[in-house]
Amino acid sequence: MNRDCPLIRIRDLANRFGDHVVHEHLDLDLYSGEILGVVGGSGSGKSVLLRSIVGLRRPDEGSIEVFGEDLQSLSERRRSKLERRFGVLFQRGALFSSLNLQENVAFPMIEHIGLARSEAEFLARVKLALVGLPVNAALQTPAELSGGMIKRAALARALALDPEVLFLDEPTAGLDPIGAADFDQLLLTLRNALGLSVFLVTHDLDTLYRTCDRVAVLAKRRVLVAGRLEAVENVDDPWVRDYFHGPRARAARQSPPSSEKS
Ligand SMILES: Nc1ncnc2c1ncn2[C@@H]1O[C@H](COP(=O)(O)OP(=O)(O)OP(=O)(O)O)[C@@H](O)[C@H]1O
Repeated sequence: MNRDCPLIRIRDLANRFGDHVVHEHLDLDLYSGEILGVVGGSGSGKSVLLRSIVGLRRPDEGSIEVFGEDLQSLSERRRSKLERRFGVLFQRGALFSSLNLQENVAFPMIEHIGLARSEAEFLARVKLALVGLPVNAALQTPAELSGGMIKRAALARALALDPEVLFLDEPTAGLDPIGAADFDQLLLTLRNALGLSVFLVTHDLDTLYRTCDRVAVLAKRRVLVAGRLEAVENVDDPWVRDYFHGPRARAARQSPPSSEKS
């Protein structure tokens, strides 16, 4: 992890929906090469934060600098070019149900970089193999797949444009513990092999302990604390205490760390 200069630097961010204030004075950094886990109670604004960074929501106040550039001050063209350096896996996978997997993964390559269909589908099959899907999955539609396979396919699509930063919104939600552990391992392998930086929204304590270099806790409309797990879990706050010191956290802490964690 390179801590000299953050890849993403968020300062004084505010997000509101009418008079519902979701974020206020929120600061957060994402460093190159790290897996940052973002946790917080339901409705604390994890997804809204992710959407603000990837350009799907314009924040009401504050700045989001990405690769040293302030997102709000960029032209539409420059901004969308920069956003192509992001890969996003949404909570429900968001694959096109009428397309097979290779068409799903090829879609951004055709749409954003103008690759010919045959080239894009060839590369899509490479991405599908990279996330561990069998060759015959390429021609299957999302409805024919298990939940774990859909997550992998959605990950392959997030990797379609060779992003530098990967945003994952609850990638292990709905997976059984073995499927979730496999996904965590895949995430570590890809981060290490491709040099990715990862913004990981999750409720999954096992995933946090297995994969994350740092954790940010969202509470009280801001990032209450961000740091290494050992430091964060000892912060004196009721939510932090309940989350990190309940029986599930104790079990997660005792599970052996992956050999690939940096
Ligand atoms: N488009 C919207 N319009 C109005 N309110 C919204 C909108 N999107 C999000 N919100 C509200 O913002 C708050 C934060 O939502 P968000 O989805 O970011 O929470 P979260 O921390 O990701 O929750 P969860 O863990 O349950 O997924 C919620 O109260 C939600 O109702």
